[in-house]
Amino acid sequence: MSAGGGRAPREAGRRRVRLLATGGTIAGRAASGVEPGYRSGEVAVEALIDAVPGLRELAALDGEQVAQVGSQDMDDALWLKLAARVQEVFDSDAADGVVITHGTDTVEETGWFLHLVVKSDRPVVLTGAMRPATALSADGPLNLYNAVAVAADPAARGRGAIVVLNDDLHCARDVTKSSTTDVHTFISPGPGLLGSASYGRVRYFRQPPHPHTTASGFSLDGIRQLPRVDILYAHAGMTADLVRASVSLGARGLVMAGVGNGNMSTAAVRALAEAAREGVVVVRSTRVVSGDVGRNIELDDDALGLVAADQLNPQKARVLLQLCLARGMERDAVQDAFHRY
Ligand SMILES: NC(=O)CC[C@H](N)C(=O)O
Repeated sequence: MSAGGGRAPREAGRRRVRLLATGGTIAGRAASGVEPGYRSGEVAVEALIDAVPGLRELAALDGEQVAQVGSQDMDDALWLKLAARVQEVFDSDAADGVVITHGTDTVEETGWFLHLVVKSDRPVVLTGAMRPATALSADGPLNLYNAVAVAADPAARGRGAIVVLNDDLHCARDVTKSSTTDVHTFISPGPGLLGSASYGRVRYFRQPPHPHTTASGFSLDGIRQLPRVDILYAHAGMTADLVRASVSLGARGLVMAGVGNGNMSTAAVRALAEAAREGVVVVRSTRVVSGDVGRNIELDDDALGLVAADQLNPQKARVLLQLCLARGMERDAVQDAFHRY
């Protein structure tokens, strides 16, 4: 193992897995095993690996600290850095798969970004923990064990970015965090699980049907930064104020976390239609945890110039819209992308 990104030795028949650590609760430290308060991202990647018995028997491992943050501090720049690192690791044939340790708050967004931009069939696996490394019954070690098993598994190739926690494998497109504290926090509403892992024995239930990685039309090529896209949360009595504020602050895209099937107050609808006329791309998603947002259901998207998010929740819709806008796509092409991806 080398902390500086050196290569794990190639041994006949042994898979090589690179761990890219970014922080989160899996690397969190508390004052005691039963202390609810803790600090994310304190334990270094070497210590994470050493804490898991048998991990090095699964694959030839090396580790690299890419960041050390709570994932509430993940941002566009870190996504671009992480994605570029994953791409370099694969392009230089330094590993057969990568495992990214990550905070659980935004792992669904990072995973989705990688699912769309990484150009490789090799497994990109993201994992984390709900309990800090120092907790009683910490969940991180087994999550990491299962994540390395998936990254080292030839059958994981071609399935895009996979989020592994609590014995479940989720497609990065579908997964979302559903509980603030429960170890069984991740769910994939609608499409369901991608597979399962039991002490490193991995099974797959399905292939992700939507284009990703090598089949995706998105990549890092020419992208130095991502355009500003804001998410606005709809509620009873919503006014137009925040829509107007976002537009005047320079948002190039807006995602509505709408009520129900992507609805919002009449005042908000009017402001969004005005924003769309000014060239801002507006996507209607929903604050509801499951179900699609379809076109022209209660609102006339055609007349208002709006895009329906289809199956993507607001935070996933934001990532896709950023990538679409970075490629210069206009409204109709953006709607096609939301149906396709
Ligand atoms: N369970 C967690 O990982 C949450 C810790 C922290 N907020 C993060 O996302 O990194």
